[in-house]
Amino acid sequence: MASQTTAVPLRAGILGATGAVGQRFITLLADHPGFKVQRLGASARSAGRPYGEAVIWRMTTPLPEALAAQTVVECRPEDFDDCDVIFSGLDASVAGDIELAFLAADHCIISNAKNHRMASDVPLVVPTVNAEHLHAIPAQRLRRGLRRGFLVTISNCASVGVCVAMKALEAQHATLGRINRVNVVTMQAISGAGYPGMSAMDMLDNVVPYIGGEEDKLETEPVKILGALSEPLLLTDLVVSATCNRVPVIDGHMASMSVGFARDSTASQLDAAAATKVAVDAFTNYQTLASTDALSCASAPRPPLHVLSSADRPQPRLDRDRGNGYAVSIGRVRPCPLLDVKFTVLAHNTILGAAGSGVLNAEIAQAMGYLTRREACKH
Ligand SMILES: NC(=O)C1=CN([C@@H]2O[C@H](COP(=O)(O)OP(=O)(O)OC[C@H]3O[C@@H](n4cnc5c(N)ncnc54)[C@H](OP(=O)(O)O)[C@@H]3O)[C@@H](O)[C@H]2O)C=CC1
Ligand SMILES: N[C@@H](CC(=O)OP(=O)(O)O)C(=O)O
Repeated sequence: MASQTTAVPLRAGILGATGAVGQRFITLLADHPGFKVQRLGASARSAGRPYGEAVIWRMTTPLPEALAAQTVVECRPEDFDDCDVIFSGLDASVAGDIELAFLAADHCIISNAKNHRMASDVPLVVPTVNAEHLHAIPAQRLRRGLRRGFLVTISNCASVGVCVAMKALEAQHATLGRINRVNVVTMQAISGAGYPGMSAMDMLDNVVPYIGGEEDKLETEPVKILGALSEPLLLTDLVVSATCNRVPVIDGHMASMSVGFARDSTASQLDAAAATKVAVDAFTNYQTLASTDALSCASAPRPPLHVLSSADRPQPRLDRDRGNGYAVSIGRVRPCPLLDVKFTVLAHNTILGAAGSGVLNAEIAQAMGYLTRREACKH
């Protein structure tokens, strides 16, 4: 496998560059050794204006000067012909059609939007969970008549931490049994709703027990992410019950999870304390392809999962930036009287939950040989 860092960085286009996810892409790519921001796309409202004027910059690091001066373009494939990879942070109301137009023009697209996540030939990849699903790219190219392009999607931001935890437990399935039931209650940050998102009057001194469409995604996406790679991508027998809440936190989605293992497995032989100990070991020892030296991905978190022993952790403000926002934190691992084991998980929703997964997926796709310079692909 090739190293992801090339002498000449790959040129990146960002669709939805003015949004919460688009801004995060810009910060993550600012000093990236393997990618350079080439083109910034947004709606007709922003197009034609310098990015620094079109955007309401909400990142805590300064907007790079060269990008502030760059003119925003509309999201048309022909305006991105000099880009090797396209990162999409488009609003879901327009992402579906725009991304298909880019795919038809043989672009390599990595999307945060929900529109194509469940299509059978589209990999839905949490890079620290199921990077091997990127090997579905050749079948997708064949099916869609693409030469170098592909469409890869990133999961819902609340699903990432949940999936990392489940994948770690699955690594111990010979002892614990297969996960077959999960109850998850999320506490999701305000930035998940984009900028400006919900009003301060709605969010301060409050918790909102509803996020439109979120519970459906949390109940379906992990089933695909944890499924086996095949054509089409196979689903597992997992059942997830989700309840989603919006809480007054800026960044960092937290989730309380209870997990049950298949009754006919060896897990039923373990008492609750023993199963909990195996779960802690599984979390502590979790390794992922992206974090191995074999791929040498610049953004891969090492370790990908932090197990916190303090009784009051993880907390969004204190723990969301672990691994530069690419690592997941888990704490309060304990027996569950209803299912088997319960715990609390935290992931940064706009880094591992969105733009960061986009960047890391691109690094992995490049290391696997699926993402190359546009002119390097001989037709
Ligand atoms: N925020 C998060 O934590 C996560 C978000 N996502 C997903 O990522 C995507 C972006 O989310 P987020 O950044 O929060 O959203 P924002 O609302 O903050 O940004 C949306 C972006 O889409 C652009 N846009 C809107 N309409 C058009 C159009 N007709 N043509 C071209 N561009 C358009 C906007 O440009 P303009 O400024 O010109 O209007 C803006 O750049 C969404 O699909 C979201 O569901 C996924 C995971 C997590
Ligand atoms: N709905 C998520 C963010 C998001 O946009 O997710 P998705 O891309 O799955 O629609 C949140 O509010 O936190």
